[in-house]
Amino acid sequence: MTVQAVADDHAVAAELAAEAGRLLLNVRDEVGFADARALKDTGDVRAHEYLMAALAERCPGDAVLSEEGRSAVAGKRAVAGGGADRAPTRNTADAERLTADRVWIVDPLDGTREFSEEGRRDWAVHVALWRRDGSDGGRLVAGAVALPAQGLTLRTDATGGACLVRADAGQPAEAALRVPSPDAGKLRIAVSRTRPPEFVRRLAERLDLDVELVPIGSAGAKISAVLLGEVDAYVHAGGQYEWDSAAPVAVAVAAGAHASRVDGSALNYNRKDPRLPDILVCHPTSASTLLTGIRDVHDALS
Ligand SMILES: Nc1ncnc2c1ncn2[C@@H]1O[C@H](COP(=O)(O)O)[C@@H](OP(=O)(O)O)[C@H]1O
Ligand SMILES: [Mg+2]
Repeated sequence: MTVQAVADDHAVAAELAAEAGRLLLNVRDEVGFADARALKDTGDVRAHEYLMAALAERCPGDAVLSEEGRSAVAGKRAVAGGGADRAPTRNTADAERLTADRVWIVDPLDGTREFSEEGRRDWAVHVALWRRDGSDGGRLVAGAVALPAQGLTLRTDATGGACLVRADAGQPAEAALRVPSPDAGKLRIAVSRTRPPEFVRRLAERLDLDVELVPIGSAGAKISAVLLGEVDAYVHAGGQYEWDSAAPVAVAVAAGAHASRVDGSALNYNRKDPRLPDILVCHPTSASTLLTGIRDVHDALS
């Protein structure tokens, strides 16, 4: 049996991501850019606390896995700038999350570094819903990525597709979102600004295409750039977690994109170990070229 998200789950993901995004814009105004550490911590913790409270109210009984709700984080950091000297709300305990039917996987602030840099627009809020789909696994069924500084939210919808919400001109306007195909002979590949994997440079040299590497912060902003046609692919390896990709992958798949590990295997979520260190997102017509190129680079290095 395949379990779908109900219509409301898509709306909840989009509303919560957009609202956390508005809150983060206010945090930037309130804290300013002079102390980057204070701005990052305040943003991380305020967005996390908002999402935990909103999910508890809107979806009581659902489990939550948030970047900021890990015990290592929740145990050590007081609520930055909020006046309350207490640790952030913790995630659902692993034993409960791993047997739950519904798990929200959220990154309250993806691209924390870029959030703390004045003028940068490449940071995001991620809200995804994973649902159990049989006894031994499940899948992402809804997701939203807010790009608050760009006035955009990319989200799944109840038809099984994706849409783009523009909130910059009064009432939000929605349009269908489909991943565009790349121009013939060219490929723009988004990479991390601060941790671009070395093998992507080798991949660029090896492909028989005019390749441009485009540094962008935040996994959500990079995958959104693929869906918006600003780049053609996102390739990453060397480390990442489920919350960094769950919501953008939910939207990307609904928008017709290819999303997998760099060896072509499936991206699986709600695992005991939330590490999900590598990812490829692109138009389906580029997938085999990129997967073959990545394999060749890997073989040449080993
Ligand atoms: N090697 C690595 N190990 C762990 N996390 C990584 C990583 N490279 C990127 N990430 C995470 O992936 C997100 C996007 O990174 P980047 O902008 O460099 O592409 C960031 O999330 P956060 O900003 O939520 O911490 C970052 O922490
Ligand atoms: Mg992240």
